[in-house]
Amino acid sequence: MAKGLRQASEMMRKVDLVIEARDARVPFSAINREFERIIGSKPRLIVYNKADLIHFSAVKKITTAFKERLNQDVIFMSTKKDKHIYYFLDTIKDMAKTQKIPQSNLTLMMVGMPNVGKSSLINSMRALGMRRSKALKTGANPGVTRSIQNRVKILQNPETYFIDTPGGIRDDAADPEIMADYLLYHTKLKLPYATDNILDFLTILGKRIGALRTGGYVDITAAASHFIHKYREGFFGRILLDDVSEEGVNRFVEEYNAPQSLSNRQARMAARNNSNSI
Ligand SMILES: Nc1nc2c(ncn2[C@@H]2O[C@H](COP(=O)(O)OP(=O)(O)OP(=O)(O)O)[C@@H](O)[C@H]2O)c(=O)[nH]1
Repeated sequence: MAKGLRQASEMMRKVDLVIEARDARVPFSAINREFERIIGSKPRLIVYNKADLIHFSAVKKITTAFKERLNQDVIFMSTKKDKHIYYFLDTIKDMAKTQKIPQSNLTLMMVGMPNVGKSSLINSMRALGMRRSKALKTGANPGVTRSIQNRVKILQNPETYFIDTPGGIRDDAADPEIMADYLLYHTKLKLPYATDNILDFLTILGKRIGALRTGGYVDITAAASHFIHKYREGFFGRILLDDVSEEGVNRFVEEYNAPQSLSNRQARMAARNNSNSI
């Protein structure tokens, strides 16, 4: 993660407009404030992808919360819908005009957590913008967008390029069983067997999918990874994991506006500055 963020930060100088991609199913809890620090004062467009996996009524609530409470414009889309991609391309063109970005050689950068659909977004934009085929590999497993890729042209007029970046947390950063427990709790899945105990659930699931170790023991981690994978693919249908009620929005805004704790690097720099000034 740190390496990806550092690379993104170094490339920021060459970038005219940053697209911050987020997952519509976790509109509040998956915001990575580190991206904001890196983006700084560059023009930014926040896009919530996978909007097809939440209900439209939630889209309105979230958009209103961001506009009215944080004065931020966010757009929702799905890479599976061509009309969303066209709208997105138009929004980029409009932003370039209003931000007075030179209209030739427009350079965009996409940042976002793993698996939010960054590569899919770029591929769809390129496919429709240039009427060309796939440029970047996509996948249901996070981490496919691993290294800084070459520029990808997505529009001829104005000539527009994307620099694709990593900047995500690998899956192994989070314990699959803890993630699965969180998902099971929030998704309130209607399970064919009565349990809300994560271990019972994963044991039954592991047996069903044949995730067994020698001796016939269920591989709980493999079962948890399978469950998370299915969730990412949208297998459980439309699921919003954050609370977007009035109280939920209030809590989110309060946390968002609270002073940010320093990153390790910033803390080291602050300590060094303090010791220099003594
Ligand atoms: N339902 C749905 N799935 C999507 C959408 N966009 C992308 N996906 C799926 O999400 C998964 C991840 O997409 P990628 O484009 O590889 O995501 P990424 O952000 O580039 O992933 P990393 O390489 O991990 O950084 C794939 O299985 C896509 O098919 C969308 O709008 N709706």
